[in-house]
Amino acid sequence: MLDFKNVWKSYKNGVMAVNGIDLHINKGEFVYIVGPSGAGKSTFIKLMYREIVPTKGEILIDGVNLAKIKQRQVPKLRRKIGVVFQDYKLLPKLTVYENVAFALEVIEEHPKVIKKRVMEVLDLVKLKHKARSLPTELSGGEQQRVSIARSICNNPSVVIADEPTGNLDPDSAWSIMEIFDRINDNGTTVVMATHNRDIVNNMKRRVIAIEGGMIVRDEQRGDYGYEA
Ligand SMILES: Nc1ncnc2c1ncn2[C@@H]1O[C@H](COP(=O)(O)OP(=O)(O)OP(=O)(O)O)[C@@H](O)[C@H]1O
Repeated sequence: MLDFKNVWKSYKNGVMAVNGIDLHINKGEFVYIVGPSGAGKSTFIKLMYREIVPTKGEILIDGVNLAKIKQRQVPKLRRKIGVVFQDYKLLPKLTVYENVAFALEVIEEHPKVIKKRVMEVLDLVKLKHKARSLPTELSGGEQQRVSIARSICNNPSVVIADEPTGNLDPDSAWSIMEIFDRINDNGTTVVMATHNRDIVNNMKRRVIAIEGGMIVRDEQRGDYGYEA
C-alpha cells in the first residue's frame, strides 16, 4: 500500500535529510520508525503525508504517486491518510466533539453521517463523556486520544504518527498504544516514528531504523536497538 522508490530529500540549506530510501509497507502492517535525533524520521514521515515533496524519487500510496498529484487534490489524498502529532494540534476554541467533526466537515460529509461517526470514534477512544469539553479541560493523554479519533474518523487506510507518546507519562503512553493496536487490528496500516524504547521492545512490531537519512535496519518484531 505504501512504496518509497529511491527517495531523496534535501532541504534549502543543503541538508540531505533522506538519502535514497527504498521501502514497501503492506496493507495492515504496524511499523515503528526509530533512530537517533536528526536521523531523518520526521522528514520521512512528512514525505509520507505530502507535507513536503521529495527532491528525487517516487512515493506511492495505494498506487497514487504523491509527487504527481496537483495541490487541489491534496485534501482528497489526505482522506486516505490520518496524521497524529506529538503536540496533538487540536483547535483550542472548539470542543472535543467539534474538533473531530471539523475533520469531516472539511470533506463535506453529510451532517447525519458526521454525528454518527464522531460519536463512534469518541467511543473507540473512550471519550464520549468528554464530547462537550474543551481541549484545555483534558489531560495530555486525553487530548492525544481526541487527536487519534480525529485522525481515523474518515476511515483512512493508513495512520501516520510522529512521536505520539512523546509528551505523555508511561501510563498514558500505553493507553495510546492500546488504541493504535485496536485501529491496526481493524485493518488500518500504522506507521509510527518513536523514541519510546519501552514500547518498541514490549509491543513487538516491524522496526525500521533510520540513520543519516538511510534505512540501516528493517526487522519483523524488532527491538528499539538504541540506549534510551
Ligand atoms: N525544514 C528544514 N530545513 C532544513 N533542515 C531541516 C529541516 N527539517 C529538518 N532538517 C534537518 O534534516 C535532518 C533530519 O531532521 P528530522 O527532523 O527529519 O530528524 P528526526 O530523526 O525526526 O529527529 P528528531 O528525533 O530529533 O525529531 C536534520 O539534520 C535536521 O536538522
